[in-house]
Amino acid sequence: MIRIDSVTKRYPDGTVAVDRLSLDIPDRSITVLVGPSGCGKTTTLRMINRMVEPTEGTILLDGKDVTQQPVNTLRRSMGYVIQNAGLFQHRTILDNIATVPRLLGWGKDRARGRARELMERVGLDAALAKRYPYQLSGGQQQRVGVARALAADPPVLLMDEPFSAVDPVVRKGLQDELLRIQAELGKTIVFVTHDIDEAVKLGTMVAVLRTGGRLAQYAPPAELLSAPADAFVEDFLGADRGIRRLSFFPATDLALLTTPIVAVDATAEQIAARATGETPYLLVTGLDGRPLGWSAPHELTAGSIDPGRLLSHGRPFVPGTDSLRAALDCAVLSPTGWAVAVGADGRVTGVVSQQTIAEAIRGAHAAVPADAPAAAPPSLSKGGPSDAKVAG
Ligand SMILES: Nc1ncnc2c1ncn2[C@@H]1O[C@H](COP(=O)(O)OP(=O)(O)OP(=O)(O)O)[C@@H](O)[C@H]1O
Repeated sequence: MIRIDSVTKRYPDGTVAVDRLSLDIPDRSITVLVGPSGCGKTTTLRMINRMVEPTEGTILLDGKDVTQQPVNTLRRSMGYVIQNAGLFQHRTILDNIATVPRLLGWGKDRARGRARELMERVGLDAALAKRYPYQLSGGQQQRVGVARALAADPPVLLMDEPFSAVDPVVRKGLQDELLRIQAELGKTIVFVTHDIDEAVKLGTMVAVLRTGGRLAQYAPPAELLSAPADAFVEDFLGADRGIRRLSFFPATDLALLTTPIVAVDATAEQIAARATGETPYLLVTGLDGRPLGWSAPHELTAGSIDPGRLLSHGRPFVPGTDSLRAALDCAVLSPTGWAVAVGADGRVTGVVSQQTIAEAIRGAHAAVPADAPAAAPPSLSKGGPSDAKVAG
C-alpha cells in the first residue's frame, strides 16, 4: 500500500537523515521503523504524510505519488499519533477526538457521537469525555491521541513513539490495546520506536535503520531474531534473542503428563496410584480442576490435604495460546521445575518438565533453519502467559 522508493532526505544544513531508503509497507499490518536515536525514523514517517518533503526518490500510496495529491486530502487519509499525544489543551477530550470529523464538515452531534464510540473502542471511560487533557493520566492521554487519529476512519495510521513517555505497565496495556484495535480494524500502521522489544512485539514487519538513515534489515520479527543481517542488527537485538525467538513457536505439541495430578480430596489409593515416580512431586488440584500446588507424595495426607502447605504451582501456561517461551518461563519459575498447563477455563490439562520443553525447543529450531523464519501462528501469545498478543 505504501511504497518508499529510493528516498533520500538531506536537510538544508547538509545532514543526510535518510539515505536511499526503499521499503514496501504491506497493507493492513503494522510495520515498525526501529533504530538508534537520530537514524531517520521520524523523518521517514513524516515524509509519508509530507510534513517533510524528500530530497530524492518517491513515496507511493496505493500506487499514487504522494506529492501529486493535495496535502490536506493526503493527511486526512492518515491518522497521526505522537509521543505525549499532542492534544489540544483547551478542548475537552470529546472535542479533541471530534477534531478531524469536524474539519471534514460533520455536524457537532454526529462528530461527538463518533468520538464517544471511539472512546469506548480505545478503552476510555465515557465519564472522561468532558475533562480536559491535563485532567488525564499520561496513558489515558495516549489513548485519546489514538482515538483522535482514528476518528475519520483513515486507512493509514502513522505513530511516532506513541508509547515512549509512559511507564512500562501502562505501555504494555497500550501495546496490547493497539494489537486488539488493529485486529478489529485492519489499518495500515507505520510505527516508530527506538525500543526493539516493542518492535518485535508489535511488528508484522520490522525495518531496522542505522545511523545515517540507511536500512540495515527489513524482515518479520522472527526472521530478525533468527538471522540478523549483520553485527549491527545482532547487537541492536540484544543478548537474549534466542530466548525471545521462542515467542514465535507455539507450545501446542508439548507432551503433557496427566498421571502426577491428584484432586484435593484424593484417597490414599489414588495418591499411591499417581505416585509413579515420573515426577518427584504431585500436582494437587481443587475440586474445580484448577491448580492448588505441588507436594511430595509422602507429605500428602489422604482426606485432609491442606492447600496452605503445598508448594506454589507457579504461573500456568495455556497450550495453543501461549508460546514455548511462556511454557519455559513457567517451568523455570516453578519451584519443582515443572510447568502446569491449563485450558482457557483455568482447569489443569497436564504438567510438563523443563527437559521436555527443552526437547521441544530443539525440535522447533531443527524444523526451521536459521535463515527460514518461523511464522507466528495467528493467535500466539508472544510474551509470557499474561501477554495477550495477537500476532499479525
Ligand atoms: N530540520 C532538521 N534540520 C537538520 N537536521 C535535522 C532536522 N530534523 C532532523 N534532523 C537530523 O536528521 C537526523 C535524523 O533525525 P530523525 O528525527 O529523523 O531521527 P530519529 O531516528 O527519529 O531520532 P530519535 O529516535 O532521536 O527521535 C538526525 O541527525 C537529526 O539531527
